[in-house]
Amino acid sequence: MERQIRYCFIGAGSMAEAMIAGLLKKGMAEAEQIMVINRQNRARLAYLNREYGVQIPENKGDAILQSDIVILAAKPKDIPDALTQWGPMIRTDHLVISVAAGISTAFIEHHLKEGTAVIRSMPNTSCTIGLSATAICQGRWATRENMETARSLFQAIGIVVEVPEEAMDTVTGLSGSGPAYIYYMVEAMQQAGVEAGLNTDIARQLTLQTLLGAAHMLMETEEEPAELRRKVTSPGGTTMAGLETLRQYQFEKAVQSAIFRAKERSKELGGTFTTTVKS
Ligand SMILES: NC(=O)C1=CN([C@@H]2O[C@H](COP(=O)(O)OP(=O)(O)OC[C@H]3O[C@@H](n4cnc5c(N)ncnc54)[C@H](OP(=O)(O)O)[C@@H]3O)[C@@H](O)[C@H]2O)C=CC1
Ligand SMILES: O=C(O)[C@@H]1CCC=N1
Repeated sequence: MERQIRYCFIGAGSMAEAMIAGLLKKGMAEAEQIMVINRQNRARLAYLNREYGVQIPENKGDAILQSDIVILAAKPKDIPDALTQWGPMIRTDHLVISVAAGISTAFIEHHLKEGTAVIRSMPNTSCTIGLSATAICQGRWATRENMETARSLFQAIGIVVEVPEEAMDTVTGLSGSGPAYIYYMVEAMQQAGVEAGLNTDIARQLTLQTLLGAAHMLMETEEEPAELRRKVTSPGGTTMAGLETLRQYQFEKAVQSAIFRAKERSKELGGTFTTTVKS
C-alpha cells in the first residue's frame, strides 16, 4: 500500500487550526497523518489533540523528520527564529508551504538547504469550513508537481488561484484579511438593528441571511455586483437613502484604503527580513 503523506504544522495557532479542521472535514487527511508543533504552549497542543486527534510528538524535531510536507504557520515576526530552529531538520525532499503574510519564498529558501521546494500561500480562515480563497506562488526550487500538490491540498479546503509572488501582498490585503472586513460589516449591521429596536437574535438572523443571500446571488446569477445593487435600489426609495449615507461616509474609499493599507502592512512584515537575504 502507498505510504500516506504526512504533514507537520510548525505553529499551532488560528490558521493551523483552520487548515487542520478543513483538511479533516474534507477527508483530505486522517488525523494520524497530521503532526503539530509550536514554540511552548503545551495546553494549545493538548487542545488540538483532544479536538481533532492530531499527533503531538514528544520530540518536535522528529515531527519534521517524519513528515513529507511542512506547513510554516508561525507569525511573520517569528518565522526567522522558527527557520533557524527547525530549518536544519528540513530536507531537500520536503515540500515547505508557508502561510505567513509578507514572508518571501527567497527568505525562507535562504534558511533551508539549497534545492528545497518552497511554496508561499495565502489562505483565509474560511478553510475551516472548506470555503477558503487561497492564492499560491512558486518558489525558486518548487516544481510544477509541487505546485499541483499544494493546489490539491488547498482545493480540498476552498478555491485556489496561482499568482506571481509580487501579487501576494495584495492577495493578503484582499482575501487573507478579507473575512475580518466582512465580519466588521456584520457587527455594524447587527448593532444598528439592535439600536433601532430589534432583538439581538432577530437582528443576527436577518443580517446573516442577508449576507448569505447576497453571496449566493453574486455566485449563482453571475451578475455584476453593481447590477445587483441597482436592482435593490428603487428610485427615491430606502436603499438609495442608505447608499447615499454610505457615500457621504466615503464607504468605497474606506474599504479600498483598508485593503491598500493591509497590502502595505504585508510588505512591511516581510520587508523587515528581506535585508538579511543574500542574493
Ligand atoms: N489568522 C488568519 O486569518 C491568517 C493567518 N495567516 C498567517 O498564518 C500565520 C499564523 O497566524 P495565526 O495562526 O493567526 O497566529 P497565532 O499567533 O495564532 O499562532 C502562531 C503559532 O506559531 C507558533 N510559533 C511561534 N514561534 C514558533 C517556533 N519557533 N517554532 C514553532 N512554532 C512557533 C506559536 O507557538 P506558541 O503559542 O507556543 O508561541 C503559535 O502556535 C501568520 O504568519 C499569518 O500571517 C495567513 C492567512 C490568514
Ligand atoms: O492579520 C494578519 O496578519 C493575518 C494575515 C492575513 C490574515 N491574517
